[in-house]
Amino acid sequence: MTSDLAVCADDLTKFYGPRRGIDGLHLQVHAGEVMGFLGPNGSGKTTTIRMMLDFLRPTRGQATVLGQDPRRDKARLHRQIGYLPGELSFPGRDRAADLLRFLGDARGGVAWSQVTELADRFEIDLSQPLRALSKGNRQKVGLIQAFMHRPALLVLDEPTGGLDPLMQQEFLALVREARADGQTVFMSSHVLAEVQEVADRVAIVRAGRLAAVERVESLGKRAIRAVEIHFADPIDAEDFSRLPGVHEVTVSGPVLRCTVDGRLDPLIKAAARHEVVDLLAAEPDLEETFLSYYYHSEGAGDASRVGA
Ligand SMILES: Nc1ncnc2c1ncn2[C@@H]1O[C@H](COP(=O)(O)OP(=O)(O)OP(=O)(O)O)[C@@H](O)[C@H]1O
Repeated sequence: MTSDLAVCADDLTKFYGPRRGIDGLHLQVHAGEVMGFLGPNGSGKTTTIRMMLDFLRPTRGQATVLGQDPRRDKARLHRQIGYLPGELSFPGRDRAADLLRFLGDARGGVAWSQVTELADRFEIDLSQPLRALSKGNRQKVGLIQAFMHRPALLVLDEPTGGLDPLMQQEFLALVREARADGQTVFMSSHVLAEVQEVADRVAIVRAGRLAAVERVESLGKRAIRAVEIHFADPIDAEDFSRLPGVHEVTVSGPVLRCTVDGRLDPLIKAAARHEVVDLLAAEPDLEETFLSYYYHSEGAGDASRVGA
């Protein structure tokens, strides 16, 4: 563990009896980066996060967070972290403001102006009783308490749940500012689009295993794109259906339609054996690429897909 790592998961594993939560997770989050932790429901994101904070003990392996073992001085570590749980449950204090004052005092060093500034940005009235808050407003209070002490590390489990699009943008702006201030952000989500806007890298988990770690921009390079080629004469689908990375080939007369996963080169070389009239290649669809990590090559941990 070196000091430029905010989080280091080493073979981090949790089984709930025979049920797999997360299995053999090796993951490093660099200090100062925004990492999106993506995966479908039940893929192990919350389990991982709860072990990072020592709310759950690993079956095997360990996590090092801000250079510390979370099992050691948990209270000290938690003061350096802003944590938004996936399921928010507030203790029975009266108003949102009371809860935030209580948490601010417990952590120390929280300027009340910082709280009110966040409340203004999220357009929430903190004098409301906690029990009367809507889901979105509860989420805002959760986000305010995570950000208010400007922690070195923000660990956010599904941070945009319940927020309307305008507030989601406000949240993303806060994440950008946090990174500009040198804070590290680790945020889970099952939606690529929101993470893609702010993350430096994404880690994708599926069925309790790490499927890929990618820089957001290289996700684009591997992306799936739709291609349409118009030839001068009718062509045979057989000439194209077995090319590497080429899928969903359909031919109608002289027009070929397919999707290409990764490099276009094999398709272009095969097409060049015929007279090409026109070629249309759609912009890579990151969402589709992301879903392919979810649903393709089931089974193994897909070590071949694990990148930097
Ligand atoms: N307390 C528990 N007891 C038994 N199984 C559990 C428990 N908590 C989680 N699991 C199982 O572990 C797996 C991973 O769950 P986890 O909540 O970590 O996933 P997740 O990616 O956070 O999902 P979501 O997006 O739905 O919150 C799931 O199969 C889940 O059913």
